[in-house]
Amino acid sequence: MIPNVLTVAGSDSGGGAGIQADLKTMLALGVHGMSVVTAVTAQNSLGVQGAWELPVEAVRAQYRSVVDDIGVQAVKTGMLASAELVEAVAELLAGTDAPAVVDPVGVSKHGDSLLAASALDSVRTRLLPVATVATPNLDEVAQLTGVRVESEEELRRAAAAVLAYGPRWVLIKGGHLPGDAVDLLTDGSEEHWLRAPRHDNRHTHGTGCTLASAIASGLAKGRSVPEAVTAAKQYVTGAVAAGFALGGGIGPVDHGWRFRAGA
Ligand SMILES: Nc1ncnc2c1ncn2[C@@H]1O[C@H](COP(=O)(O)OP(=O)(O)O)[C@@H](O)[C@H]1O
Ligand SMILES: Cc1ncc(COP(=O)(O)O)c(N)n1
Repeated sequence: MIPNVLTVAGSDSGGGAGIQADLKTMLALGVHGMSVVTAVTAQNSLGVQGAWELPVEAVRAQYRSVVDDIGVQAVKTGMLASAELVEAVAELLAGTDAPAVVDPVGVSKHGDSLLAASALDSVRTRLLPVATVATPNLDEVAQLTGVRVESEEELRRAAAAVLAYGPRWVLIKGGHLPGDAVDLLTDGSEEHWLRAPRHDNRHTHGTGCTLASAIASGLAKGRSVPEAVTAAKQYVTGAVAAGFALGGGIGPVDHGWRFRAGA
């Protein structure tokens, strides 16, 4: 049986991040991908030119359509735009018997805001507590907890600050630090350091979405959180290495790198 994975996220018209990255990742990793669109962005390699959120009833209806008939073995969340959508999605996740990977998307690579400042408190108190794994990057850690990470050793402090909000596991992504691309996965008792060589490639649009969807795909296949995160890190590292130029700015990671490598 092919496991079903649902992404609840925003659309990226440029195809590199958001729903589009999530569904490509799911195809590449052999699961059936499904989507609940929360917002539509007009976006390309240069930035986000516009964003429109969907009404909360439209988000709830999409979710119910998928979960009530088809069923899900894992859910991933990305751009949720507003406090109202964050709270509605948190409530839907709480009523779903499947692991949830929460990527608390705050700001795009170009610095465009994808989450209202007024939604941060709902992310802390409603969304993070229902996450099986939360995957903030360093900017999101700073926004949510006030902890600023400038070195690998400080990843531990960041992880503790996010875990205090109640996710079972946290993966702090150190992709924005200099040196190796090091992430820290912990549940407060076990620690797993995931280290990969930094690829000197500016075409990294979609890294966070791709990693979170790959984790959800692994969980849907029945892997443990550390196994799913380890496999997801290998997949995103290959996708960054194969990232390619598109448009005049930051191109996407290559979701199909394993097909192209013939592996
Ligand atoms: N240049 C790079 N080379 C290799 N891995 C990278 C690079 N940039 C980011 N990563 C990895 O990609 C994943 C996503 O991290 P990050 O870019 O920090 O997230 P986000 O897209 O949410 O900002 C992490 O596993 C990170 O270590
Ligand atoms: C609709 C949407 N969702 C998420 C991101 C973040 O992208 P990244 O994975 O590069 O942090 C984005 N740029 N657009």
